[in-house]
Amino acid sequence: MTIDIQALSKSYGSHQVLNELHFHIDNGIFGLLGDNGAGKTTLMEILATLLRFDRGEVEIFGHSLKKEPDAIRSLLGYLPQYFDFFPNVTILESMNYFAALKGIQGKHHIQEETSQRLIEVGLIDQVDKKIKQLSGGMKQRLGIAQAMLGQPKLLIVDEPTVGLDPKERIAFRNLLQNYGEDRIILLSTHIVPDVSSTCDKLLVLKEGHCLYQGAIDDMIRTVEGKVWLVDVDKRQLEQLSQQARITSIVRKEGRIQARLLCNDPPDCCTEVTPETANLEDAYLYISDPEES
Ligand SMILES: Nc1ncnc2c1ncn2[C@@H]1O[C@H](COP(=O)(O)OP(=O)(O)OP(=O)(O)O)[C@@H](O)[C@H]1O
Repeated sequence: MTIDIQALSKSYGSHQVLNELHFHIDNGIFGLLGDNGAGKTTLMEILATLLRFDRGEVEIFGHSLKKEPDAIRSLLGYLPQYFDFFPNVTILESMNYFAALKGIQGKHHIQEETSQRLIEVGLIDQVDKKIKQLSGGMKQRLGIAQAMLGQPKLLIVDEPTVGLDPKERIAFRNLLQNYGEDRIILLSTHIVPDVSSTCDKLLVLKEGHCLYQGAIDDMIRTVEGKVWLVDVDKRQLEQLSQQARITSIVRKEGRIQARLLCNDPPDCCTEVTPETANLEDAYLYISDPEES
């Protein structure tokens, strides 16, 4: 089970949004990370067979996206970035509606499919609730439940955790992890912790260009030895901002603890400690290496 992408390009008019992308995806959860406007949704819509591309080749589970979109459609589930349901229908009615749209047939089969998916997302006890009564997190869970109908081999989820509170976000990540075995999940986000806690591999996009693809641990290795923690006062912090990239600050009892991303420890501070790099450091570095 693989997805192969060769020289994929897409423009809107004269604006090139995806630029000669090459990548390969195996089983598991694959993150697509990029700032707003990087091209994530465009790429997801192409892979979900909803948007035509200009050049390149895409093969999903051995089917050509250009020549056999219907074969691919029958294997995929999609949760778009902006997704809503009719407000006055219930959870169960919504699921039955999506099951029909997906072509799932037979009363018994539909009942079994919808119940199973609602159990997985923890909404089975709320099937009679109307959509307008649901929280954002519950709607998102229902969104993923409809995408999982028919147990697709490829699940595409676009920015699924935006607007969720921390508890809901963790629940959502766990849900994806449980579903990720024996299939491919493509998760697009600009929230770095969503990727670090859920995915094994990722692709980093910036303005339609691929900046990195591969294992998360290997990406973190690119900034090993470049992350520092310093203890400074306000004046030193100003000085420091000229020398190094400050990635976060914590104020503590009149002092400031700053996390830095730079090749060498800054010479303006005495208390400098090397820090273990994380994906956020690596993402900042890869997105803009000149700044470090
Ligand atoms: N239908 C469209 N017509 C013209 N330009 C578009 C269209 N859709 C997207 N774009 C442009 O393509 C670029 C990539 O947009 P896209 O939505 O794919 O990025 P994204 O990484 O998903 O961003 P976000 O995180 O903000 O959703 C942006 O510059 C956007 O303005």
